[in-house]
Amino acid sequence: MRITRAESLGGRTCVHPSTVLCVIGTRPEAIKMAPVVQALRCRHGLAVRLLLTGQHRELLDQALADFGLRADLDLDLMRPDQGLSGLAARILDGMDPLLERAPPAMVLAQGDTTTVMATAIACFHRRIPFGHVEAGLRTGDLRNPFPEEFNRVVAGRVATLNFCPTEGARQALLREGVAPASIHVTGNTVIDALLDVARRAPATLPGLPERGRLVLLTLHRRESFGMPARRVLAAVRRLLAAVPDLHLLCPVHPNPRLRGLVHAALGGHPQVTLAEPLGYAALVAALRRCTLVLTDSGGLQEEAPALGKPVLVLREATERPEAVALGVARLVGTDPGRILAAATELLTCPDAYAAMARGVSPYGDGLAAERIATLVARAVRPPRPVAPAPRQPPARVPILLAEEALSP
Ligand SMILES: CC(=O)N[C@@H]1[C@@H](OP(=O)(O)OP(=O)(O)OC[C@H]2O[C@@H](n3ccc(=O)[nH]c3=O)[C@H](O)[C@@H]2O)O[C@H](CO)[C@@H](O)[C@@H]1O
Repeated sequence: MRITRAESLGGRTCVHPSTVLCVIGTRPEAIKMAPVVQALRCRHGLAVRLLLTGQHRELLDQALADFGLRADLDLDLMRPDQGLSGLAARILDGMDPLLERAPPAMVLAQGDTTTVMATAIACFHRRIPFGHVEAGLRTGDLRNPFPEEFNRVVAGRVATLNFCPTEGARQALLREGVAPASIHVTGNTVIDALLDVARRAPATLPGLPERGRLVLLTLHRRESFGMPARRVLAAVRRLLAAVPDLHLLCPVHPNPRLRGLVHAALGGHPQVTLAEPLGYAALVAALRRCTLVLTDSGGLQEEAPALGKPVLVLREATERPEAVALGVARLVGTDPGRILAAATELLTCPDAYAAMARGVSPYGDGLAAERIATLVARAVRPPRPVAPAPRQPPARVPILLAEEALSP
């Protein structure tokens, strides 16, 4: 265990009664939890602690640095070739003594990783309120995506507060019998992170052609390992041959099961830049610069539409149907013919492109973290009963005009 700032979450006797413990294990959790941690830290009277499981080490550290977040405690649990059960067991084992010694008023975790599932169970065992950020995403197939669908079902069942990004996610929880009072539609905190970072993202990216069309490709999901990734990469090579002025940027995920495949298929290609994983500001700059996104990532399905970039989703199912329904994302799977046809259409037909590049986001307005912080503060510090006020003449309620609300 790496102790980074505090010696523990607090001794049994001195723990702050309004401590909120935020738990993070991977890069996307750091990106999506950063706005929540920042919003909670601005609330008076809350003590906010950050606990890392270290499920994915390198990418997690990079993302934390991007948002200036420092952990209070780091379980540092990543092992080479780690299995899901071993990881879950280590998280439960590592977290339980912390929760026993200094029970926080609430624990928050984001998304659908093993970190989230194990954190929810650890809280359940210790009867500590658990809040789930990005609750209610479902494909409806417990084994796809694996293991994430299972992880989020567990988290949603245990949570006393479920923060849903969309109304569709709320409905999914209601269908599963989750208590309606626990569910709140807040938007997705990734839009908060994106808008914040877009303001300070670099305008250009070194090493890329300054002009011309750019495709951003990311691949990292377990479902993509092996043949699906080979098929995607074959489609990409055909696309580059069909559109000679096209350049491709692919930040290569460190997982060796994908890295070798990507380098074998695209390494040395004159139209391709293979990069190390990008810091978040560079990733946002790449998103702004690109024409089209090809990805199996969850987060990029949310970010790209918000910046007006069409996304072709390299998966057979998505838990984010809203962007597909709005027509700003398309589910193309991993069939090379389908990927090639969809990408070529977008790159050769301006009307088809304009129909997808609308710059509308079904995932939020950038205020999700503020809403979550308000709900958490209310749950952790319930409002004190107010003594009846002395009788006074009725006050005039000021009317806020729309222009006033919108003015800076
Ligand atoms: C099944 C599923 O969909 N599960 C998701 C999974 O996350 P994911 O699929 O979105 O994971 P990645 O693709 O690894 O990360 C994406 C983030 O990383 C940024 N990025 C990317 C490349 C790069 O070079 N530099 C970067 O900065 C990128 O912009 C984006 O924000 O877990 C999350 C947490 O629980 C869940 O929320 C989420 O449902």
